Amino acid sequence: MTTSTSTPRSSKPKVLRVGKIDFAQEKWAQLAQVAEIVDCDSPNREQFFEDLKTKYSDVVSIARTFYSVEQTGRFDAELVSHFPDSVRSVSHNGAGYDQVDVEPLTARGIQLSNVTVPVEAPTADTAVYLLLSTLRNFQIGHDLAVKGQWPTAKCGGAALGHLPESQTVGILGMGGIGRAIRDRLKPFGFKKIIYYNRKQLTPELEAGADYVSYDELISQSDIICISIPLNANTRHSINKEVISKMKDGVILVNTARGAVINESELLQALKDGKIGAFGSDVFEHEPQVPQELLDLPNVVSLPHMGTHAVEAMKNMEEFVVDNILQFLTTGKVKTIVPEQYSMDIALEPLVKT
Ligand SMILES: NC(=O)c1ccc[n+]([C@@H]2O[C@H](COP(=O)([O-])OP(=O)(O)OC[C@H]3O[C@@H](n4cnc5c(N)ncnc54)[C@H](O)[C@@H]3O)[C@@H](O)[C@H]2O)c1
Repeated sequence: MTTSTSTPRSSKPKVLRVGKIDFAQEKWAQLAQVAEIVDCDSPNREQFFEDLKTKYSDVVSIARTFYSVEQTGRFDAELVSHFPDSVRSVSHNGAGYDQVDVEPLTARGIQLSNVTVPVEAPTADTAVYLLLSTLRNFQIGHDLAVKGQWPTAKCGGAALGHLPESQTVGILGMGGIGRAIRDRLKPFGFKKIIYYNRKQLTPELEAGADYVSYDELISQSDIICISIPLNANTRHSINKEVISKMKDGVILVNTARGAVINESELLQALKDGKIGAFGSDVFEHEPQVPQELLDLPNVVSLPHMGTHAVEAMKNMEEFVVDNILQFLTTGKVKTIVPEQYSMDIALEPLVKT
């Protein structure tokens, strides 16, 4: 009789980690007590497809980061078709999951989770910064000061801005971030805060913002804050035709995704003066952004810094692990994406608590 000296295969469910972890090492160590963590070292998409057949052939959950798209490409139908049958959940580290196609996952009964609460405050702070800067021409003043052209009447300063008391703010997309924007704007004393959402919220969730139709929001707002997800329905939904219905001199603030706006038509409207100012954290083809757009004095731009803070990054990374832990222990991820709310999920927990 021979005795085997080889290490026994782990009986723990396997979790594939795609992309780098910077802050949540402790939380991942907690997950490692109940799951085997496999780091994705596939250098490119083609090799990833190969590795899914071999060394990742029995993973049950996949965690992915926003920047891992540079390694594997989008999680689209082609990529999902290479998943082994063992995959039951994908946890994306971000609120916006436009890098992942939901439909092919749903077709295979694979749950998709995103990051919700941890992004709301930091992204809403970013929207408020962009809004105040565009409303008061702060960046124009800053740029003049840096150039040594202190903005007095004598040397020609920034045009006068406006105060909140005269301004109606329209929030397009009243989800977690939209509501956090509203909460931050209320103390400033805006004339009115209106919103449009796929569904009207309950009065408790509306918390003083008035629900209006899409057309009303577009035509009545002095400032429009965009906080809707990017998907096939919303791509280029802010276009020439919609812009033409906005107030002359309207301010647009975008912390959602660049491609919600048709960027070339936006540029033209900014040059024509139809749009008074644009404050944006996101651009259609980022990191490629037309220099002409960035150079306009009435454009305040940030290179996608909505959650660019140590605490936000840590909270987001930990939230991904929470989703995986909940999936393993209950059979259901913690924050399934809205498209899958009605998906039939009847999975046995893979880990006993
Ligand atoms: N700039 C950043 O760093 C950053 C950070 C986090 C999120 N985001 C972006 O912000 C978006 C919103 O995030 P969230 O956490 O508020 O998401 P959320 O799902 O909580 O809210 C989105 C809201 O938009 C509504 N909606 C969807 N489609 C709509 C449509 N066509 N018209 C009107 N309303 C519509 C939904 O009903 C929902 O209430 C994300 O999808 C993401 O792309 C950007």
